[in-house]
Formats: sequence, structure tokens, C-alpha cells
Amino acid sequence: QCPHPQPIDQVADWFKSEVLPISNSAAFNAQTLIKHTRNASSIRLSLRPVITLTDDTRAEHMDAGICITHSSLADGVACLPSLIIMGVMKGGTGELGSWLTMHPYLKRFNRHTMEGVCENPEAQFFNKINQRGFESGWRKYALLGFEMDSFANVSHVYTFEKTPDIISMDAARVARMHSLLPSVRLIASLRDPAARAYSHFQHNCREGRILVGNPGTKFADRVIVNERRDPRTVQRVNDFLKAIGATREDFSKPTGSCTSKQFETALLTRLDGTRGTRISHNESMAFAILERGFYAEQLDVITQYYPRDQIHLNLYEAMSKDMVSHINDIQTWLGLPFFDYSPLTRINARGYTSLQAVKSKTDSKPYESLGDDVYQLLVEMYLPSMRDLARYVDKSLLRKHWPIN
Ligand SMILES: Nc1ncnc2c1ncn2[C@@H]1O[C@H](COP(=O)(O)OS(=O)(=O)O)[C@@H](OP(=O)(O)O)[C@H]1O
Repeated sequence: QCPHPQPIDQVADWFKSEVLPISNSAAFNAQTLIKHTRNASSIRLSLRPVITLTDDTRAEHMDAGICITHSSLADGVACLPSLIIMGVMKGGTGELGSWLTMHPYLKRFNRHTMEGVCENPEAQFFNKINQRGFESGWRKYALLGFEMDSFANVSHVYTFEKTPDIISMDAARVARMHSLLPSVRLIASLRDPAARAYSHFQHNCREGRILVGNPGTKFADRVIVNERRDPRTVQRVNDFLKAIGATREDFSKPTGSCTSKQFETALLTRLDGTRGTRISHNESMAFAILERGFYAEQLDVITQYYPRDQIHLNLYEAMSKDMVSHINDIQTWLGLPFFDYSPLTRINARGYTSLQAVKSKTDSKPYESLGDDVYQLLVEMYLPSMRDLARYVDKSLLRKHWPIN
């Protein structure tokens, strides 16, 4: 396991739980127990079960915050996550994850690299796994990613992970996650979908997933969004190349960041090679980026399984203006002992608040601003969904930060 950045001097007595060892997991149902022992959530359990895993232990016996032991852990213990940062991609989830990692009572999903360096990668479990993989994989997810620093920490440390793809999972995947973690708390940081889409486009550009036509050729003003994590894209990109009579060799990766104009081209280019004047989400070359921005529809799937009071929604724009008070709201919502982040903060060269000694994505050079015309095209497409989000987020907050009237 990786050591915690902020060890606790003295654990708050009111927060401590008693450990409940369970050796016969098949005869035990954690989900029933949690209902009776949680005070606020799967965080701060009065009795914290530590289950010895056997071949009979199934996902349905588990729940958020439950700890497990197994021969593969020697005398160690791992605890299932009580909290997941579920999205949205490019909503400041990395920053949120860094801040929560500093909380002395929280421990983040971690892994050692081959060189023995400790990392906090995204778990990427529930979004990737199918039913067969889930049945064998949930143990690995728990045992490898959430091992505790010491057995003594079971009384007061809770684990969490960040996987921004979770908010856009289909119902089957959400159902699978729910079967293992019905009490888990979910956090989403929602960003103006138009700005989110552009940030996602720039992200893909840095990752080599945006291809532009080679200069001096008839494809010079063409742009391909090659979102390789989306299996539907491969076929669509091939169809597009065929429609315009090009091959992959006619395209290359840009050397720096992409331009707003290139984004506009990707948005307006239809997969049949023609160019529209308005954005049609399904037909757009950028469809895989665009579909991440329909938050109300995504939350409709999540809330089929998770009650609204297990979900914390904040707006990225509000959060980035006042990181400290946002993180304090989250601490309160989780029912954690208060941790004062103020002494750990710094204001970076671009005016963003981040953590000392932790690299922030806002430390890097900004990309070209999004042109007003492109922004308006995106807003026009997203407006009905943005308005619909008022079913989940206070309308006046949405109006204050997003272009909704
Ligand atoms: N402290 C702070 N304040 C304001 N904004 C911040 C902060 N930290 C990160 N960011 C911005 O968040 C964007 C990255 O979001 P994610 O970390 O969710 O990206 S990812 O999904 O994990 O790839 C990314 O946005 P863009 O720069 O627009 O791409 C970051 O700059």
C-alpha cells in the first residue's frame, strides 16, 4: 500500500468504529448490516465489518466501506470505497481527487508501478468490466487498490476512488456497481458542457487522438476525432475516410495544442464528410466528445439505482472560484471530522487555487480560447439538456454559472 500524505496525530473519538470480524461471509449480508450501522453514510460506521474472503463470498454480500482480508494480503486488510468521484471528465476531478487525498481520514485507490513508485490512477473498473469480468474482478479491484496502511486504520479511515467515466455508464454497468456498493457516495463536478467539450477536445489533441489533414494536401482543413476509448469510433472514422476518399496517412497529429477553428471543423463535420451550419450531435465527427455533456440524461440512469441523497453535485465553475469552501461542503456532506485545507493552498500563476507540493493541471500553459461563435453553436445544441438539469441542480445556481435563462 502507499503511505498516507497526512497521517493523523489523534483520531477523533466520536468518529471511531468498532471492528466486527466476520469469518463466514456466506452467512452474512453486509448490506443489511450497513443499513443499521451507518450514521451518515458508508462513512463513519459504528460497527465496521472485516470479512475473511472465501470462495463463497459474492459481490452481493459486500457494500461500500466494508473491509476484507484474504491470504493474498498477508496480514493486511483492504476496504471497499465509501466514495467515488464519478465525473464529469474535464470537470476538475483530478484536482478534487488531490484535495480529498490530503484528508487524513480518506485513502485513495492506489497502485505501485513496476519501479515501486506509488500512484493514484483512476480505478476504471466499473466502466470497463462486463458481467463475467465483474464476478472475478471485484476482488482484485478491492484487494489491490484499497489496501489499508495498517489494520488499526480500519477504525477511522475510509477509501475512495475517481473514475470520471462512471457518470456516463449504461444501466447494466451502474447496476453492477450497485450490486457491490449500494451505499457508496457519489460526487460529480458538472462543467458547462460547451466548455467541457472544448477541454475534452484539447485533451484528445494532447493525447494524439485528434488528427488533422496534412498541410498542402486537399485534406488540409479536415479534422478527425479518433476517440479510441469509444469502440464505435473506429468504424465511424473508417466510414468517414472512405466518404472523403482519404486514408489515415493523409492525416497527422498536431504538434502543439489544437485551435478553436479545428474544434469548430470537427463539430460541424458530419460523418458522411459534409459540413453543416449547426451541430447535430449524432452526426458530428465529435459525437463521442459531445455525448459526454448530456448530464441530465446520465443522472437519470444513475438515479435509477442510487438515491439522490447519496449523490453530491457541484458546478465546476463555482468550485474553481472557491475550492476551499467546496471541499468543506464535501467534508460536511460526508460527515468527516473537519480538516483545515487553508494552510495547504497556493494560488498559481494563472490565478487558480490549488495545493502546495501537488501538481495541478492549471499549472500548464492554457490552450487557445474557444471562439464565441463556436461556443454559441454548442450552447444551442446543449440548451434543452442544460435546462433539464434543473431537476437535479438548483436553477439559480445554474443560471449564475451557465448560459441558461
Ligand atoms: N484548481 C483548479 N481550478 C480550476 N480548474 C481546475 C483546477 N484544477 C484543474 N482544473 C481544470 O480542470 C480540467 C481537468 O479536469 P479533470 O481533472 O476532471 O480532467 S480528467 O477528466 O481527469 O482528464 C482542466 O481544464 P482545462 O484546462 O480547461 O482543460 C483543468 O485546468
